[in-house]
Amino acid sequence: MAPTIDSKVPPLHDLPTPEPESPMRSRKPYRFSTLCATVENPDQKDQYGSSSVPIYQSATFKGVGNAYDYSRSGNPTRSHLEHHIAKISSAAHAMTVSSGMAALDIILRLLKPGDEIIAGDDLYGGTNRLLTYIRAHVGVIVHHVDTTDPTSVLPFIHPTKTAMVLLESPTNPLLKIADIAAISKDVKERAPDAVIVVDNTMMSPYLQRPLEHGADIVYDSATKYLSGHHDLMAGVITCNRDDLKKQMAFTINSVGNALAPNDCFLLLRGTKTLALRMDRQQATSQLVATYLHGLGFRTHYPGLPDHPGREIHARIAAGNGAVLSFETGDKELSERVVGGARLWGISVSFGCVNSLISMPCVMSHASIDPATRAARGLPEDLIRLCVGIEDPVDLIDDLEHALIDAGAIKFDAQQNKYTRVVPSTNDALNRAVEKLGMDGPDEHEWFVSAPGKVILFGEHAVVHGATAVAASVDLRCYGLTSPRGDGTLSVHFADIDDFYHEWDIEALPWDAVTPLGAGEEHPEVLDQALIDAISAGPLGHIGEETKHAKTASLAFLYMYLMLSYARRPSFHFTARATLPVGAGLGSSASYSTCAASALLLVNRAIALPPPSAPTSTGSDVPHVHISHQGRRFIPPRTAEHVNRWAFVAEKILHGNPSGVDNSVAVFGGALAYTRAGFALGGKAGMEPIQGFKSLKFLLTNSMVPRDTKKLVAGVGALKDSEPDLVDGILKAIQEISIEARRALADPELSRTEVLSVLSALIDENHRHLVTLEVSHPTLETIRSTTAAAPYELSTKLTGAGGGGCAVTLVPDNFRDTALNDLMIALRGEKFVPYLTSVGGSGLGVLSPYAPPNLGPAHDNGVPGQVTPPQTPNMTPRASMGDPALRLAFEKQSGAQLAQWADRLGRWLYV
Ligand SMILES: Nc1ncnc2c1ncn2[C@@H]1O[C@H](COP(=O)(O)OP(=O)(O)O)[C@@H](O)[C@H]1O
Ligand SMILES: C[C@@](O)(CCOP(=O)(O)O)CC(=O)O
Repeated sequence: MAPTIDSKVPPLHDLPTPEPESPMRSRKPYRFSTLCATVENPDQKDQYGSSSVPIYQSATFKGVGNAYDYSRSGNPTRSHLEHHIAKISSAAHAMTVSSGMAALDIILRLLKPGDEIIAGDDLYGGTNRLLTYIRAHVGVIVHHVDTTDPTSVLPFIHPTKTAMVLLESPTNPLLKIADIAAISKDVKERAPDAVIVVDNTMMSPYLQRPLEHGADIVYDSATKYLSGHHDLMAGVITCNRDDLKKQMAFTINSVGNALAPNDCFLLLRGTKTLALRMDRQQATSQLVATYLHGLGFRTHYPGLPDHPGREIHARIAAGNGAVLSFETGDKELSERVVGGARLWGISVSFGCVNSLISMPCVMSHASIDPATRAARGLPEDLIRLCVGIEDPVDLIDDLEHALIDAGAIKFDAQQNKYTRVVPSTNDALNRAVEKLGMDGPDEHEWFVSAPGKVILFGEHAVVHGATAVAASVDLRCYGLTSPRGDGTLSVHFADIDDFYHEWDIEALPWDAVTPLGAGEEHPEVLDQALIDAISAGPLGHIGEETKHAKTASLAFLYMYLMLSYARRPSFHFTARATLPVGAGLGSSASYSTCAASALLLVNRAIALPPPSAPTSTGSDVPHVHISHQGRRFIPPRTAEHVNRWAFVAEKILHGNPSGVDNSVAVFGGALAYTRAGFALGGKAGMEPIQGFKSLKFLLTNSMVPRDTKKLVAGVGALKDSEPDLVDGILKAIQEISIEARRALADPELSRTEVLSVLSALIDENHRHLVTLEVSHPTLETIRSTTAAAPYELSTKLTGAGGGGCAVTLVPDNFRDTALNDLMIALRGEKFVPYLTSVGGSGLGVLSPYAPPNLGPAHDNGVPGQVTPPQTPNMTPRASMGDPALRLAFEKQSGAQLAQWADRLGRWLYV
């Protein structure tokens, strides 16, 4: 067990020669551990010769014009510490602040709005969070790239705009290596003013000194190895450039986050043993990594012979550090291992003298959503070990006990040693199935669908903060992505003039995109510059005669450019609906939901969870169980993510949507929806409504085309010109929604009473909409036809009005013959009635866990039965990437579409 750093071998880089130089013979520079242990500052001799630096626990210093006046600006204990840190880092300057994140904050304040940063895509979560913040609040543009491949940085370097490059190596917890030297060189050649910043926390100045490899600024969370005892929080910044030091010192003094005297003392004490601790910790890490690797676990540690970045790391660093990670092959198994350890403490952070064990996906990285974790290749079963200074024999023994107790290893009598137990086929199969969602989307045909909606109460008023009562209808939009792989992106909107268009992906206006950081959400406001660039570029030559398809394309391309910035997949997207388009039934929201979910799936920004474990059915093929007929399979968090993007598309299509339509399209069911930030009373958000599903509605399409955007804008204009009138109506509509919900929830009311309350409210709500000037003569005709004897039903416009659809409540005891007659009467007036059920499922995705059943000509599955890949090693893509689905989808007749889609396989719903 030879330590990687041999104390007899001189360190990688020369350190200052001891002063004064002996006149007798020249002296060799002190080695690192000597420098660590020797805290001496010739400029700051202690008056009593104290061997330990005193703590100047004083906020102020008396006198004028002295070296110190106020501890925010300077403190003698801190000066000692900073001198010491600069010395052991071979740096001209060191500054110490209250945490590692505070250090990064100081560094990021070198930037100004419009500057661009290139950063890794596998950064520490806290770094990511701060970058997201400055992106939103400072207007700095952040490009996340895979820094393990230096060439991936090149396309993002701009000679003047690139202001900073932020690197970590090795990364935490996957121990990926970035070639700091090569990247620094490439950046300096192309953008000489860019500042290269390295987070060196995983290595400490003992093992890696990035300033010597081209970095301009290095920072460490000194909470970790530098202090070593998990008894303080601190951050250090080192650099050689005087100008950078001056700017950062100015910010530290201005904001007042310099390290407090007591913590300076503790950190100074900790650094004295840095080399000693690190030698022991990394020597044990090598043993532990070799042990796990030998058992057959996939182990990540740069000291292992098969580590992909090993050579680069060896060139830049002088040791492999004391953090490693390994995979057991099964998340639950990993949880058992972690739970079974005694000596290894379950905790976040690292660098302490005590050994720690954790599962990043459950702990330190749990704030990153599972899809993003998966997209970054962070295995859910990963266990991270942070090795301390305990006896290596005890540490390995404790780990071995935990592995045995968890069932991860067992004794093999033949080989006379412990060997890894490969998780059962079921576990492995689950993982293979899980991977399918993440690994193969480019080659997979994703088929999604989302319902339209009917608003029973509150349309228009919901835009201005009132609550709307709405439910999904059984008419849906369907969206299908099919791989192309030819550098082209294409769309086909079958319902809008059969519009087909394709674009060369590289020719899209990528320059106009401000990519979102990992895990970052789209801002509230659309990026108008991007909309302008798309409208002038890829859509510039599309005429106004196809303006509806043009807007649908705009929404699609906008989301593609934002979501596909890093991957740029080439595929085709077809949208088709059984819903009437532009008739007030939320076709735009169901289209937006399909486009958003399809783009998120293709770009791996969302993933479907694996189905529960397959069980043996006695046949050779195990069957995956999906409960609830596929309902509630898509988790709420994923649904919310889709909903946010569907809302982005709705904003492009509608200008100022309330969000009710897309929320119903995604979540399905019946909802009371109140827009955030506008609420007239009560709280914003959405609540499911019970008692809605059994209601029967007749929808009648007036066949008068209208434009939601214009109608919503018209009500907005009326609100501006006649605020009292409109405010009164908004309040009245809010009361109607409250009353309707109360009636639906009231156990004292009989069914007949509920229906009669709702009918009265329908009439009342319609009258208010007439005052808001959004009715239409045809809607009034539908109202009078349905209200006339013998029908006597209540009807109101639904959606934006101005034409489009009307909704009529049909009581339970309304006879079928009467309904039939009414529909004939409406058809006679050239209207199109639909009987619809409400409250069905929201967003659905055709299960990717079985090939679609395309009928006898494609004998590849049994409808309704989910058949997982037969062995974990099978590449499911092979059976999935068949664009046959596209051909079949496009040729279905409108009348057959819903049934055909249903029979394709198992649909997984929100
Ligand atoms: N199936 C579809 N395919 C493509 N775009 C669609 C589809 N359905 C709706 N859209 C888009 O939404 C617009 C209709 O929005 P809107 O006027 O609000 O009607 P609705 O009341 O049905 O939501 C269309 O002009 C088109 O841009
Ligand atoms: C008028 C409004 O309340 C509903 C619009 O529905 P539709 O687009 O007409 O289906 C607008 C909105 O809520 O965004």
